[in-house]
Amino acid sequence: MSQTDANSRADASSQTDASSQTDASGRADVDDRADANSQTDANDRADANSQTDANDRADANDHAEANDRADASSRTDASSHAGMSSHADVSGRHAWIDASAGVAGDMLLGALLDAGADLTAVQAAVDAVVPGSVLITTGEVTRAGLRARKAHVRVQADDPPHRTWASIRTMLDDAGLPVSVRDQASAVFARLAAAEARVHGVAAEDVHFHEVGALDAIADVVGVCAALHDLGITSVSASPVAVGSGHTRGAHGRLPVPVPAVTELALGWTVLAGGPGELATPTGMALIRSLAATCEDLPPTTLHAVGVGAGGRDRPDRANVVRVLIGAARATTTQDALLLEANVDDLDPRLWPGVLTGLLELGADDAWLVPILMKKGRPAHTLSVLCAPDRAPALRTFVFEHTSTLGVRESPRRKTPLDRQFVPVTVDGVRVSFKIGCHEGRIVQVMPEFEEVAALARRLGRPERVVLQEALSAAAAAGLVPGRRKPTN
Ligand SMILES: O=C([S-])c1cc(C(=O)S)c[n+]([C@@H]2O[C@H](COP(=O)(O)O)[C@@H](O)[C@H]2O)c1
Ligand code: NI
Repeated sequence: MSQTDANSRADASSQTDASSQTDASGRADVDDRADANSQTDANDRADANSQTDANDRADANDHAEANDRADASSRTDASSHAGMSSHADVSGRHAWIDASAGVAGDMLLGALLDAGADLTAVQAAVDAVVPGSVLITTGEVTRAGLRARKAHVRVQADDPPHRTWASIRTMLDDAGLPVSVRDQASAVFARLAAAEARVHGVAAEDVHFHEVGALDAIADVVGVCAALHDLGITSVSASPVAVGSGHTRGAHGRLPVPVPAVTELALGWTVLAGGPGELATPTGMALIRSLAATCEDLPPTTLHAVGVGAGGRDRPDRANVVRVLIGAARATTTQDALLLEANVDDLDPRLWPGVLTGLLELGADDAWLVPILMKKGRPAHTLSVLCAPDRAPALRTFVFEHTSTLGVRESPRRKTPLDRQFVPVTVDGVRVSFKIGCHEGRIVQVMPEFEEVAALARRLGRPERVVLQEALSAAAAAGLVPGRRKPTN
């Protein structure tokens, strides 16, 4: 959701006026709201569908700009695979996110759309999850004199329900999204839910995403993941994040900035205040933490594209933008990793599948069980979790909370992930995502996402084994063959 005040968050159903401290979602409203109102760019007000809400209109008077080129998104369903477009078959690329002025979900979405992600594909992905509920449009604005793209996320539903993390996960699972988009979006929400759970002292499954806030957040998160997919981004890193300072006011009363959910999400990342106000929102921080593998300055790269996404507020002293710099895919590198392990002999076996799924959703690179024979001849399991070092604290906590172990041991490891990318191939008229692994510029692995093959087999009423073979043949016919050069732009 937006980093800005309730004005840009308030949906069409909001009855609150500009002085209200809480919007229709019951969510927070920053203290420097009044300042934001007077400075919000008129472009926030304009969109091609005349869906401007009253708040956005109220502060437009002095700031109208001729250069608003808002482009309405179409609601066309791009394909049977939501969120895919012709950009998807480009070779892997690395995206570096500059969050040195802060980050919010809609800012990152604006930056990716500005870098060339297809708005129709993004809208199709969001529609697949929450049909007819959110309309995304964009328009050009200026922030401290810099041109930027503002993503407007307009909630259309009159009476959206409260949603738990579990219900959002089910919606993502059922949406027919490309597997990478579904998995990334799910991982972002898992992180958000885990952070809110820790802040409020409740179980992650009990965290509620409130009404409008949930729809906004779904659109931001799914939109960002679909945009990355559309741009062919295969790896992400990000700068240190400016989180802001001061206080904000909302559903939890007066909260210190950075707000508690942001501090929870930021654990293990480099942050700085960077200026007054709520510069990083929970959704923005969760996106950075789930998508970006490393906190770093811009890595050496040949730049392909740059996108600038606007926040709602325009401050004269600091451009309120997120930038995304897209460059060539990274060469294969060896990375630090940790292996967390525990031997468990007394967990109800029906709980294990949920444990493994939960660990993966929380950011583990892999999680598995090995049957062992323990002391006193007891049949048991070793739970192994491979992860990036910064994910270890949350994963350790998850293991303690979801299994019966009394301890977790860990050992440092090194791992070499292949440079990978997703390439769509048409099989029986349906696009299936293939995961392609490349080494030293050549394809070494070609495999369709099995769940998509299984779905196609169900749809065609044919055995999975046959459709899998057909999919591999289609990939080979499309030139995706081990030994060939990796796909290029
Ligand atoms: O609604 C809840 S539970 C909530 C919790 C917190 C905590 O830090 S805890 C913060 N907020 C505020 O909501 C808005 C919207 O955030 P998005 O990430 O959805 O954009 C923001 O001002 C948060 O500080 C809400
Ligand atoms: Ni909260």
